[in-house]
Amino acid sequence: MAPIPEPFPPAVPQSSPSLPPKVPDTSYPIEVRKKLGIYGLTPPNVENHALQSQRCLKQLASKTTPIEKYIYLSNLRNTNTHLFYRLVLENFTTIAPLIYTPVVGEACLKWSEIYQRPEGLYVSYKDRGSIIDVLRNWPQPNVEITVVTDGSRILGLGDLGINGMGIPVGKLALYTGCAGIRPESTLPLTLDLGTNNELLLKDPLYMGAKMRKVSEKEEIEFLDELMVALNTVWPGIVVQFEDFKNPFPALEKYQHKYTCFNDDIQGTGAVILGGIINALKSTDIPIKDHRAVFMGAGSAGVGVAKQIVEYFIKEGLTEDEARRCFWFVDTKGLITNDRGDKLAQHKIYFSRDDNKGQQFKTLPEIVEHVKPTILMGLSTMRGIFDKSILQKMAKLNERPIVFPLSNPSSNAECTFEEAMKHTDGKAIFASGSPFPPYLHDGQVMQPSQGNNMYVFPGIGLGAILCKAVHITQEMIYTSAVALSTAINTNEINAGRLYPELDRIREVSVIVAREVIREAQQQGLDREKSIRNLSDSELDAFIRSRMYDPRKDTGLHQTEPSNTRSTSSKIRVPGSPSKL
Ligand SMILES: NC(=O)C1=CN([C@@H]2O[C@H](COP(=O)(O)OP(=O)(O)OC[C@H]3O[C@@H](n4cnc5c(N)ncnc54)[C@H](O)[C@@H]3O)[C@@H](O)[C@H]2O)C=CC1
Ligand SMILES: CC(=O)C(=O)O
Ligand SMILES: [Mg+2]
Repeated sequence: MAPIPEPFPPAVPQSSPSLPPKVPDTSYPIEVRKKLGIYGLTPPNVENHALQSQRCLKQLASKTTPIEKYIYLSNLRNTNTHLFYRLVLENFTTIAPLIYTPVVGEACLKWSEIYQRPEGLYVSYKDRGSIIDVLRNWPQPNVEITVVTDGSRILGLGDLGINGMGIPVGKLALYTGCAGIRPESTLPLTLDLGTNNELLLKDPLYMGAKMRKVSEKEEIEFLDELMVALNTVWPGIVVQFEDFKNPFPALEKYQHKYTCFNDDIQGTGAVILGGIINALKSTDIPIKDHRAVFMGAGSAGVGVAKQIVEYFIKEGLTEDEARRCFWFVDTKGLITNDRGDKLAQHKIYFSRDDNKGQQFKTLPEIVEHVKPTILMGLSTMRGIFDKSILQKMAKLNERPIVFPLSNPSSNAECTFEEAMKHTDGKAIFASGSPFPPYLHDGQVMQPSQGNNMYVFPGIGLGAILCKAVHITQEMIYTSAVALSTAINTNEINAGRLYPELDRIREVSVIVAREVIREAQQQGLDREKSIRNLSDSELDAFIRSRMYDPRKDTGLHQTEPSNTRSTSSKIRVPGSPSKL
């Protein structure tokens, strides 16, 4: 008989330090169970993965509400990580909305009610001066990537304080699901810097500090310490900033100093540019004649428009011509130079000077004035693209481009059904959260989902694998172009703007490859050994570094590693395991 292997527990309990190290798994052979000392702790049968998944799907189906499904999946992730990720990979389209938008929105709203375990690391304002000590309490030694939020703008749901933890948890689950970053290399991180949400401040169950949000200056001083501490404990860690109410100062300050990016500004910008490149191909309008109305002038809106400006410039427009293709709307109406209020810094670039003293307050007025070809929603305003606006878009355009991108679904500017109904099926559509297909004129119309999940996993994976010094604007732009090329003919013929979600791992390989190439071009790659690989060799390298829960059953020992370790830590799939 072959020697009994040294098994590794199936789920590295990345967010549950208290879990016993030996998790009974019904797929473990009898000898392994005996060796682990868990024989008898599971029912006797040795099951294959298909059977395990079948049971999970049955249990999932038995939960009647989305939040119950979320809690079920969260428990599974924490008790049998490999099984959870197998389920995610094999049923991505069904499961992504349950662990990410829209259901993660509900989970964040109820976080302090549904709380069962930490899920990630919480660092509080009172920890300043000793943030590093809190980070050192994290039980996983080889963290390569973190998603960090202060909870101040969670999706379109506003300031949720530490209840925002669902977002880092959900985004990092997608890093593993979509890009194969090992679960134990990820750190969900939530900063408790206070909250201005009155309901939470009064809620006895709220688990964050009952204090108002600290000032911008105090926040940035806190972040300064955090960034140093993160890079001391895990040198070169990739940091993704997520759902900060005002994310601009941190991005400006850290992007040339650390390996970091802001997903809402840059990831969203890239994913929407990728979709717009494909959408523009479906209209016969020359780029210079496009007019885009952006409902919502926050981090996402401005991030998206800036990426598109860059594309328009590369397509031959001057910067001024490109910038003038955009009209931004905020709570006060069309953003103009002479509106009479002091514009936030990030709004100035796109403010209009050609309104001849006229101020336009409402969307119908603005649509009438601009006659847009493109309508973008990043406003959090459910239903603001109403019947009359959509009808107007259809009247103005053969193929109106309508992107209601606010999350979760309950905040979408319009639904897919509304867009199809009121434009008579003409709209070129992408939404931030998923919508079901719609039967229009006997034809099943497929919505596209313009969500940053198409790029952030590949950006992070690329940055980790080439050990990027920084994540530059060029790398972000490249990820958008890479995404636009990842779509195949069948998907284009089906009217999609993005690849089907069940191909997300392939997409992440393409995005990661191009991000690595750009880093190499800019001399920002520290991993020189992959410089001379051809594209196909690089793709093979990337794939070989992706955690695959279908092959990795936990019954192997991961190699020890230290800093920037994905490459050394991940077992090459197909290589002999210790089993
Ligand atoms: N599809 C995707 O991948 C992404 C979607 N988003 C979504 O975009 C939305 C906005 O996110 P951020 O820009 O980061 O938030 P933000 O808070 O920075 O900006 C929101 C903007 O909407 C405007 N706004 C709010 N109410 C309005 C009203 N009644 N009329 C006109 N404008 C109004 C505000 O003035 C502000 O300019 C959120 O719902 C978020 O979930 C954000 C990132 C990625
Ligand atoms: C998707 C995302 O990042 C957001 O809605 O904020
Ligand atoms: Mg976000």
